Amino acid sequence: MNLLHFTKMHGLGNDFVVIDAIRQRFTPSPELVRWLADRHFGIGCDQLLLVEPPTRPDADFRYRIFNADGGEVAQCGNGARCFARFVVEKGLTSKRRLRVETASGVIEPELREADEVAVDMGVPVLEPARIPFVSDTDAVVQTLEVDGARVELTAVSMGNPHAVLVVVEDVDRAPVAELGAQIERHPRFPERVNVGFMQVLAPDAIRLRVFERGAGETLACGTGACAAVVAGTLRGLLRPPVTVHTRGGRLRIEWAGPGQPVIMIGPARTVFEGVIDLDQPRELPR
Ligand SMILES: N[C@H](CCC[C@H](N)C(=O)O)C(=O)O
Repeated sequence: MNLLHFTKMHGLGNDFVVIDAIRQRFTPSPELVRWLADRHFGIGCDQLLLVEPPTRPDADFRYRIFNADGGEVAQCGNGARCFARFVVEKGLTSKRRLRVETASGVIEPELREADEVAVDMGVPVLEPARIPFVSDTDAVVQTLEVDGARVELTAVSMGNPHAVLVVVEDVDRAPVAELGAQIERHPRFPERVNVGFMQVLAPDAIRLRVFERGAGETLACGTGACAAVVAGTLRGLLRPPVTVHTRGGRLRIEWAGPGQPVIMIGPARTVFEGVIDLDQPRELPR
């Protein structure tokens, strides 16, 4: 038996398997992550989060993120809130405000009262080459040819790439599964992309659905909420702070404008603890 201890958590229904890779050895591989993330043959989650010791002196922990498709990515907002709650609940730190190293830089989560966590998610990146997004302009509104149709979007990176579309009708009727999948793999996004569908309710309120890179539509996307508020503000549609209504609940996003960090505030919940034998046969859907 090779038992792995894990904690199942979620941020607004965006769910995670969280692994303490400080006090137990865990070596991720795309195949192992896909199996653990599988909702029928494994544990099931949108993303798998690793807690590791920092590799840089100015950070308390290293935070690694893997999508359900097995790919490692550089940022996850809902996961950052769960990460912070996890390390405090597990006694890995006595701090309430942390510096957490990710592949896209250091973020700063802070535990607040009840289950609320605030996270400084860093400064959004708008230059196409750094998103990355293939474009010969850095215009806020870009046009993408998708299956013969022209789609308008705003490209933003929160350490991970986002394409934000404004939908004028009820976002519940937006073609998230079909159009989201087409844009996710569009050649102008060489590292693929998370696709947000934003319905503006008021300058301080939106509804948002996100087709996530490597996971499909999730009930909420923290970096997607940050990217949507940045895009809506740059387009003159929003005035932060903004309440972001997702299918899993509400996030509050604060942003003082270009060059300033985006602050994301929302819940983080622990659902259950578990143990899984890594030596068992690892089956996956055919
Ligand atoms: N699918 C994302 C990672 C998870 C982001 C999301 N779960 C969040 O809360 O930010 C990507 O491939 O960049």
